[in-house]
Amino acid sequence: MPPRTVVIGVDSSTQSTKAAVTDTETGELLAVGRAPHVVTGEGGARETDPEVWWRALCDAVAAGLKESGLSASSVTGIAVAGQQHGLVTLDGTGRPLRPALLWNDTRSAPQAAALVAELGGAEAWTARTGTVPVASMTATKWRWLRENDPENAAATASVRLPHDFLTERLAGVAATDPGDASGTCWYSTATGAYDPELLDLLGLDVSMLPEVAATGGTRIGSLTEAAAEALGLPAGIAVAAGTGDNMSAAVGLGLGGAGLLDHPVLSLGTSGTVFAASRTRPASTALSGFAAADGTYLPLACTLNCTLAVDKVAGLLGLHRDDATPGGEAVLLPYLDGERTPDLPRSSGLLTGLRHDTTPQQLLGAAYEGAAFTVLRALDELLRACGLDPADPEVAGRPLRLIGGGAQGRTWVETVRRLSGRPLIVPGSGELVALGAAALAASAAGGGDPVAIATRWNAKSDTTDAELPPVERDMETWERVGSVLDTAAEPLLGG
Ligand SMILES: Nc1ncnc2c1ncn2[C@@H]1O[C@H](COP(=O)(O)OP(=O)(O)O)[C@@H](O)[C@H]1O
Ligand SMILES: O=C(CO)[C@@H](O)[C@H](O)COP(=O)(O)O
Repeated sequence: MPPRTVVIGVDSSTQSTKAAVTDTETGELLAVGRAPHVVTGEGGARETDPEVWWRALCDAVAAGLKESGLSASSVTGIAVAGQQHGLVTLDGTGRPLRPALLWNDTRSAPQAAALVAELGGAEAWTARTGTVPVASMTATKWRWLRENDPENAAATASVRLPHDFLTERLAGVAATDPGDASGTCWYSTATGAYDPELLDLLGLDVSMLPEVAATGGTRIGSLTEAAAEALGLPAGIAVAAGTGDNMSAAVGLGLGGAGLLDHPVLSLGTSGTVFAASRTRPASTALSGFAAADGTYLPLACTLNCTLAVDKVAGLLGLHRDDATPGGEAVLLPYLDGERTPDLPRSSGLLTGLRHDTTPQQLLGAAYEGAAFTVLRALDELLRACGLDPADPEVAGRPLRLIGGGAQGRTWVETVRRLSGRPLIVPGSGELVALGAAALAASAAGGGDPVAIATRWNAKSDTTDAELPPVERDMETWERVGSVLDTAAEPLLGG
């Protein structure tokens, strides 16, 4: 038998880094090393020092390798999938000038509105980039930095996304991929390249940006001596371009571009996201028309308040996260970070329907319902924007794949099941972002299409997906939460 070879797929997300040591032949996750991140900021600010991500990557890789019991010489490649949109600004030596502004930092909402107006409206952005700028998008953060931290903006030699900052540390090459590039709002999904007029509008020179590799699985270079020493891996192994975390999860699920929204995915992490791989370029102002890691498409909608917001409510109530019951009359919109979908960047949390007999368990259940409702309504809007009727029994009957940390939680699964009335699939692998990154690394190391590699791995996997048949949809709760959101959006949530 030839010696076992492995690749390392890294998920560098908002709250932590996970490094999955993955068997190249079978896709088995032999070990997952983890290291936490620190997010700072008050009000709308959310920042992390990119050096924190780098140290976490080194720690997570070392922990994963140790747990696997394998020698470093069995590793043939590495790829990083990162939280999308963050603005990393570097000096001429590649050092971060300041902490990165994260995807859930809402301070750039005024800059987003100004950019939409300057280009002539939302449709103009959709036609060019596929996506209308909201406070999450990198372009709005760069504009914010120029207006609010002009010294650091002027000193910026290069601009990176979180994943391509880390990839550059690994390989010494400035590269990104179509998927994560499409979340900047200065890359065009129509042309597959940076949009020179948008770069002018934003005051960015193309020399400040990484090259866009053909796909996230492209081998963009080799692990440098310095990175090899920091990670305890052999120098010279393949480094893939990597991608954004949602794009990577699509790869890990083996979802190549299909029909629009054929295979919807719902991710429950710090963000709640809904997306699907597609061969058709989405063009609607009601969704983010991102590219997938291979330059096909990944229509997506994202909420800012999901697992972290619900855990916060559990903490305030002194409850374990699974000590929840349905909310009854209580409605809790847990928009603790402002909200992106719907676009209410200045909103805060809202509680209504409180009675003498409301229990703490119901309040926690109401927080789950508010967060799940928000992301499920975003799914309905995504379907509509793609020309599909969410009420059509065939569309409503398509199973929803549930991933992210929250998919491991009983109450999350039950709440999504009850409020959606859809069949659910909870994949056996709990680390789909890292698995997708491992498939990108395997492609960079040995060739082959990353989606085909992940599909082959999933077919061989001895973990089984949980398939949950639909339950009757809880329309009463759905309508109660919807009506609070619709009537409160303007006056109370501060849209
Ligand atoms: N067993 C569980 N039950 C419910 N929630 C969970 C469970 N395990 C993890 N989580 C939630 O998952 C979140 C982390 O998920 P993850 O997808 O890794 O987030 P991110 O990608 O944003 O860093 C945490 O906020 C935590 O609340
Ligand atoms: O902004 C988006 C998608 O557009 C988020 O989904 C980020 O990519 C962060 O993801 P998590 O840390 O929640 O996984």
